[in-house]
Amino acid sequence: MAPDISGRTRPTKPKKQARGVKRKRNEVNLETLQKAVEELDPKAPVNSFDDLPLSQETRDGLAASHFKTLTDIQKKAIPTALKGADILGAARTGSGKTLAFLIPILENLYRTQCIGSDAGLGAMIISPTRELAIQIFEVLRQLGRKGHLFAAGLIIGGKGLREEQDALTRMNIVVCTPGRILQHLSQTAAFNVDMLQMLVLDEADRILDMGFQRDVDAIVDYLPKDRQTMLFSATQTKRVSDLARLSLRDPEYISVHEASATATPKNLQQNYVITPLPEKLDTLWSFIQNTKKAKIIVFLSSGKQVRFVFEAFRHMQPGIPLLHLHGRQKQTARLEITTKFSNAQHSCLFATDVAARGLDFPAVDWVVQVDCPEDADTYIHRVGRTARYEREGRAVLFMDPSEEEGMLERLEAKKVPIERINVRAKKQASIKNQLQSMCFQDPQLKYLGQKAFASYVRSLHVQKDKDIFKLDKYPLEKFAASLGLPGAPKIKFLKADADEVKKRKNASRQAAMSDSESEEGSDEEKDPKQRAKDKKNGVRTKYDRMFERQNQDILADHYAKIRHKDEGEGSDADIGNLDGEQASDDDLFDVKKRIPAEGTYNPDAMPQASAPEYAKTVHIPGAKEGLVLDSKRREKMLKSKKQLLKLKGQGQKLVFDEDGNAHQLYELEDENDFRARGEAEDQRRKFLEEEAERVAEADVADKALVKEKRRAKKEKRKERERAEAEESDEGDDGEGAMFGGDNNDAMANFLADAGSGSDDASESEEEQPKKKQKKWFQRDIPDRSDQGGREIETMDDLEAEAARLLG
Ligand SMILES: Nc1ncnc2c1ncn2[C@@H]1O[C@H](COP(=O)(O)OP(=O)(O)OP(=O)(O)O)[C@@H](O)[C@H]1O
Repeated sequence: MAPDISGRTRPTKPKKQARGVKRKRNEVNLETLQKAVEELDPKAPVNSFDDLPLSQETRDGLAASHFKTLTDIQKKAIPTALKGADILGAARTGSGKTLAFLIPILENLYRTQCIGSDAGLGAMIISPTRELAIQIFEVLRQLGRKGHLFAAGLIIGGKGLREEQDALTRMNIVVCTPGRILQHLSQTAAFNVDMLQMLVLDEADRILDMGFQRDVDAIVDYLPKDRQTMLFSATQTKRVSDLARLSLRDPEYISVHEASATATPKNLQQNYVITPLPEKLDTLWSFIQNTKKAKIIVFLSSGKQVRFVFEAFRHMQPGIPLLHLHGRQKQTARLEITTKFSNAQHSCLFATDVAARGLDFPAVDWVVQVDCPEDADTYIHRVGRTARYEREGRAVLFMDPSEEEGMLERLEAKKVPIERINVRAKKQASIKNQLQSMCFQDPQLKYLGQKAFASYVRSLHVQKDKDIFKLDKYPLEKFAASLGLPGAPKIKFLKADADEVKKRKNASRQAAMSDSESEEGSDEEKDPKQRAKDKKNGVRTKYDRMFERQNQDILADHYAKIRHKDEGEGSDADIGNLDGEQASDDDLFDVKKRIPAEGTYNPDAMPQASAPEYAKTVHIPGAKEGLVLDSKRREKMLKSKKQLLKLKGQGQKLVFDEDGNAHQLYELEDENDFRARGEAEDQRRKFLEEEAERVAEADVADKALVKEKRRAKKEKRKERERAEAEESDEGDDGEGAMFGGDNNDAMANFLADAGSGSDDASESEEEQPKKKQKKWFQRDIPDRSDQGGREIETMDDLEAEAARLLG
């Protein structure tokens, strides 16, 4: 039995009579509701949800979530959608578009009684990211929790396919990502969409763009043509070709803010600063240092940038909790991070555009765009994470001087009001040196830096809008230095059509955002034979590329292990590239600075390294056995003492005799000498006896020593306690006097005096009353030493006392 939206299961066998009455009442309600919807004038003004013909369950759900009045987009879209029209909805970010499509879904399915597993799937909501799908599902759950009995579910991947399959066949409403739902449409035999009445695309322009094109077209092919389709976004598409693809029927274009002067929320203050690329991180760091009591989202262009900045800043302890979010993280981590950021009061989240659309983090104060967005629409969605539903917010965009003119033109065309501000010189700190020393000390960080650099340059190269992004205008050498790198990794651009690259980028982004990696089974799941076959056929996986990376030594242990495993399986991995992802044959970049495979220093490959194919090899004196290097590398290593030390062996422990001659710790005796001393078995027995005797003697001495130490300690403690008791008897009558004194000075004097009488003059005043209490307890214990008895503290005391009592 599928759980309903509110998480309850439906009653199975209500009493017959009650069921009859209830059904009758429902029928009357449904008829009334249907009539009210038919009579509804979608153009008539509505203000409150009470003005709309809605089921009691939806009204209760809205009231429980404290939604009373409608936002502009809701006022226009809900009545039209209740009447079954197709909709193209456009409204600013944070203006309540989610309810604008969820309420009609609940109501239209309710009126047609598309409820329960027999009714089939009635509505499908597609979102471009998993996070947004989860958020929509959560709003749906809240809205339906007061009595609706629909079965609703979330299909976004990250779970077992089988698990999802079972639930999917019983759902009435599904919230999903394109890749995963397509997988079910093509693989889950029992998943029937013939009864589907409503299709919603949230962030429609994104879903209809190149990255999702193939999936969306395939999904629509499965769905019945006779359905209601609704498209929502803050940056709505009106392209006829897109609408034709979705077979919309006379769609109503509802754009509530089209006539207004700005495309962004009124309460949003937007600024930009001109900061040359090599100073961006300085500016960002200074900004964070001056804005610690705030909730901030920082947008960067790639996951690698995000990782590097997050790791580097984390090491520098900025004094505000840092989080990071990108599409390559595991789903559980992504969920944990978004929840953490939602609940945080002050925090800084570094994110890629995976967080740019739709996410409704509460009370975000600042949106900082460190890397210029690819277009004005992306800008609008990014800044839309703040100033949501009547709240205020601020946004700042960092631009390289070369980007200013082009970007401002684009923003103006989209009605984005933005003003320039400058960073105060005295507030600007430089972190270049710090980053350089961090990268020097931590090769992993340096490696992340190299990857961040390469991915940033790549992102610039593939940008479509060349009026904004002019690759030759960026000071890349200085940028590399600003990341703490000793030099810019040399990158050669291969001839590649930007569109083709973008397509690939989108496809991989989509895989990260949704679930397409599971469509073919992830690389990890593939068996080694299949992997080898793929490689032969030219199919190269992310793991192949990973194994091909240079700088293997500084990869995380985890990757190193995978590499060893793969090599063990006879992979043809070569270790010659700076960054496999950039250097693979079909990729955009080729790395100029290739170190030839022969002679590459790879400690794991040392046995093979001495084979003849390493032509110019040489031994370094004192180096680990088997280490061979090519001549260039040898020269470099010989220059560096530190490098040489690394290669030296660990050394041996030696002992010196009286004449100063060195010996091994254990040396083998001459066999004849050994035999001259008698039979081996006798020698062994004798040795054991002697050792046992020696150990027994040592044991007696040790015990005596311990006993003596214990006795001395006890004596010392008793002496100290006696002295304290005498002193307190002289001073006053104990605790009563201490608290009975009528002024604080008296107490302070008392504590000071007690302190001076203590063994440990450094003891704090707070400790004194405790000591007094301890003393009290001690006085209550009868002192049996007067009676010839002993205080029992140790096992020895106990044994002695027992012996005494037993005579
Ligand atoms: N009628 C309403 N009354 C009060 N608050 C509302 C109402 N409708 C929506 N909200 C609140 O407004 C916020 C933004 O809503 P929502 O996420 O639907 O915006 P959106 O238009 O989809 O934004 P985006 O374009 O960024 O996806 C949410 O926190 C939501 O709870």
